[in-house]
Amino acid sequence: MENYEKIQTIGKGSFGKVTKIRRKADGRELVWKELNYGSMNDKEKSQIVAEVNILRELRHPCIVRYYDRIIEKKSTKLYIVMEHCSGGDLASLLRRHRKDKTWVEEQFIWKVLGQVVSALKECHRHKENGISKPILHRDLKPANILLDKNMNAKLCDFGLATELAGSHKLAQTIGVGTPYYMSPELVNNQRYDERSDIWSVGCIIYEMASLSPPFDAQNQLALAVKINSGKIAKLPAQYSEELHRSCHWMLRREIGRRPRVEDLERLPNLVTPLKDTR
Ligand SMILES: CNC(=O)c1c(C)[nH]c(/C=C2\C(=O)Nc3ccc(Cl)cc32)c1C
Repeated sequence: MENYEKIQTIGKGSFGKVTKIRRKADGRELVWKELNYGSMNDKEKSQIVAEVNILRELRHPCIVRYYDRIIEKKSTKLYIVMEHCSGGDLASLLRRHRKDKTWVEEQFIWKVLGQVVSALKECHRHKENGISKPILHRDLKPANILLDKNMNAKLCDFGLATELAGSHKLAQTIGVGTPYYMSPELVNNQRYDERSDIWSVGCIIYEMASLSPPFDAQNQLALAVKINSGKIAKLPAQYSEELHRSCHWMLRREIGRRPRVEDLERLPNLVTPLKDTR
């Protein structure tokens, strides 16, 4: 703790309490996510260990960088030190657009899609010592996409991420809050794979264009019915046919008809991600 000084709390949410800090050695602004493991059961503790191990393995310009972890036994707190993203999260940006009644520029939507796809390729095609070790995020949503000072997108909060041993896994109920971005196979407790993350990206792109998620309901049961219905309203008319087709491709109900990261990388409008300058 003595290597850092607290600046201010900047976020509280599914990812826990996030505080902006300064590293004393070089004055660099970072953040730490604070978690109290004192009241956690063994499953929750092992999930946090998995999250930190996944974050330490993933090194990519479109994934928030992990720097350090501090365990404070006396307060049973874990602090995960990571990159500061001064642009905040995509959920806040979409809230501002809804409030101001302004559309998100199509060019920005393609930029975010390109960077999220690039980050997901790092996860889905992750290798350790040359051996394929796919990592699924499983909780992709606007609040888990951060923006740096140049409005570049960075995936964060791998709190529900899992290493997909073998090719499929049976779903289990995960996460808290309304699962707007959950794929049909996860909703129906069926076999899922990395294309469940692709479904969530489709929901995020849809919401960037429509300023509301593709499936909305007052409760989880009604939401599950809508997610299973496969009915998706068109994007607002000002967006291109290409964006519309790409979004609907990611939102195909049948997991086998959805694109994988390599298919999306070939979309003509995807820009190449930023170089890692950190
Ligand atoms: C109102 N809060 C913000 O604008 C905000 C800013 C400027 N940064 C953040 C959050 C993070 C941030 O800046 N870096 C992070 C690394 C991991 C996680 Cl889980 C979250 C963050 C937030 C929520």
